[in-house]
Amino acid sequence: MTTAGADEDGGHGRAPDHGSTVPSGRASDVTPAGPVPGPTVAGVPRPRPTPGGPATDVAETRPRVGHIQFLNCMPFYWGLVNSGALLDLDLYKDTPDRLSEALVAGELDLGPISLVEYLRHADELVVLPDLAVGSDGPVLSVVLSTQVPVDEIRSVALGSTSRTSVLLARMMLEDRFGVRPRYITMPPDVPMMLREADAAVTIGDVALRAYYEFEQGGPGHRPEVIDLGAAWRDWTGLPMVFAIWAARRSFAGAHPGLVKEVHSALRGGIELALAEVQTVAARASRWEVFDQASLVRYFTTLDFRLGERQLAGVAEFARRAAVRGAVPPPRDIVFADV
Ligand SMILES: C=C(O[C@@H]1C=C(C(=O)O)C=C[C@H]1O)C(=O)O
Repeated sequence: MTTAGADEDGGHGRAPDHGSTVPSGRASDVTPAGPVPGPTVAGVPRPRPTPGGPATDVAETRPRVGHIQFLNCMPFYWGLVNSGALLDLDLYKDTPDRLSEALVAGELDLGPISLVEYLRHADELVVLPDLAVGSDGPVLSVVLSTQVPVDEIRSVALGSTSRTSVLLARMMLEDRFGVRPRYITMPPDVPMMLREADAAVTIGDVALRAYYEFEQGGPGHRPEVIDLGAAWRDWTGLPMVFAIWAARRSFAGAHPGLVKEVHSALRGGIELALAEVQTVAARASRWEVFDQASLVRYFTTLDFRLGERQLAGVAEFARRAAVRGAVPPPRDIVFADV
C-alpha cells in the first residue's frame, strides 16, 4: 500500500505489486497519494454527498480519482504533476484489482478499471474517450511465465492483481493451445508462483521484470516468458485493451464539467509524457530496477489510445469473454460527454 510521504516518485517505488498482501482487497484500503492536499481522514475516501437538485459542476470536494501504481501509468502521473492538474484531484494509488473494486463500490468517482470489471459493471459507468492501457502487439508487462512447454502446462498460478489478463491467459491456454490446466490465484510473485504451479500469469512491474530477465537470458532460459499482448494480436489481429478509464454515471451526471476537466488532464498528461519520454524514463529509472532505455521502450510500447482499432479489440475480447460466461452479453459502450 502506498503511504503518504513515500511518493516522491509518484508511488512507483520498488514494491508496487503486492496488492494481494492486503487482507481481502477491500476497496476501503485505497490510500490517498502523498502530494494531494485535502481533508481525507485515515486513508479512506470520503463519502461523496448524494447530488440533489439540478446537475451542477460545483462539487463540494475534489473528484476522487484512481491511479494504477504500476509503471504503466507513470506517464499519466508525470502529466498530472507537470500540468498542475494533480492539485485538483484526490488521487488514490493502488493495484488495478482494488481500484476497479473501489470504482464499482462508489468509493472513487473516476479512474482506471480493468476491462473485465468494466464489462461486468458497464451499466453503472461511462467510459472516458481515448484513454486506455493496452498494446497493439507486445505489451512487455502481461506475461505467462512457464517452466514447461505450453502444451504440457497442467497448473497455472494467476496473479491476484489482474482481472483481464488472467482471463486472457485462460482463453489463450484453453481455446488456442488446447490445454486445460487447473488454476490457483496467488500474490504476484513469480518464483513463489512457480513453486506451486507449472506456469504463472503476472501483470505490471513484476511481469516487466520477468520479461526483461527472459530476454536477457537468451534462448533456453527458464522460465520461458510469453507476452500475452503479442499472443492476442497473433490470434486475433487486434490490439488488446487491458484497462480503460471510466466515471460513475451518477458522478458524470452531476458533474459533467469535472469529468471533462479530468479527462482533458489525463489525455493532455499522456501526450506531454510521451513527448518528453526520455526525461520521464530517466527520472523514473532513479527509483526503479529498470534503466532509462528499458523504460523508454516500455512507455513507447504501451498503447494508451482507445481508437477504432482498440475498440474493435475490446469488442472481440468482450465477445469471447461472454461466450465463456465471464461477462454479460456485449452491449454498446456509453462514453462520457467530453
Ligand atoms: C498492461 C497492463 O495492464 C493492466 C492489466 C490489468 C488486468 O489484467 O486486469 C489491469 C490494469 C492494467 O494495469 C499491466 O498491468 O501491465
